[in-house]
Amino acid sequence: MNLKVENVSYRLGKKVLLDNVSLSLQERERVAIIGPNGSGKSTLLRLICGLNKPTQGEVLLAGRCVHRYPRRRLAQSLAFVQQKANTEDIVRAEEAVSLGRTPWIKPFEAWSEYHQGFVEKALLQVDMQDKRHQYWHTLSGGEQQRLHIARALAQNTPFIVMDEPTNHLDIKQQLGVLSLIHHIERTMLVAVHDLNHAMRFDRVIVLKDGGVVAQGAPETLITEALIKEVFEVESRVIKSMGFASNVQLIA
Ligand SMILES: Nc1ncnc2c1ncn2[C@@H]1O[C@H](COP(=O)(O)OP(=O)(O)OP(=O)(O)O)[C@@H](O)[C@H]1O
Repeated sequence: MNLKVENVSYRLGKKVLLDNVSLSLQERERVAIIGPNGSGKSTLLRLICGLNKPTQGEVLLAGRCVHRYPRRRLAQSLAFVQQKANTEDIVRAEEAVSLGRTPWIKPFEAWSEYHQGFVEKALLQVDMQDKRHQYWHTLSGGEQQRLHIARALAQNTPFIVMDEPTNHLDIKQQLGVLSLIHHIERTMLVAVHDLNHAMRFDRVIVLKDGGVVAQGAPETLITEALIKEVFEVESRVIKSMGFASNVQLIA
């Protein structure tokens, strides 16, 4: 499922949050969005997912404006793992993941093995089967984050958008989520903070002050000069044969 963002601006009062942003994603492409705090990453992802409407420009998913999709059809097309997602705390872990099936359940259709199959697979993918009966509010931040990802996987959409999915995760779980992203055959747009994580995507888009300032393959795009210009820090990018380059920040 391809995505086109065409000349999108988003203003709140006099404040310009996004300024004439254009980008596109090909089917099954995995793209990372990077940029300093407040550069507009979350704002852009919310517009792409149809949660806010651009002041100007259009977001086209498979050629159709996201705001013209019926809600159910949109939820069958894209899943969004939000940075600050809320989940009612009276549910158990497994039920939270089951909610991902909502757009696919027809009126009066009973829950079935078919839907349960997606939930089982998603719980397995984020390694949370053993906590399936635990109440949401008793889970750690990292466990909740993994379940948000599992819910998006259970939704089984061709396009997945994630806003800093490795937030709250320990190193092992961060690597697990990165590996998951690389093994899911979907179109993926993911906001990331860690430049070493960005190195593992097909393409990287750089946002600064609400505008796209650069984009390209991570190996050529993420240079010491770009990091200095965009993040205002000194760094060392170490290239190694056969592996993604490694970014070291210099204090
Ligand atoms: N509802 C709002 N009202 C006013 N300003 C807002 C609102 N939402 C976002 N902003 C501002 O818009 C800018 C972009 O915010 P956004 O959350 O998109 O940045 P971000 O790149 O995702 O940042 P971070 O890396 O910190 O998550 C910030 O300056 C923020 O303060």
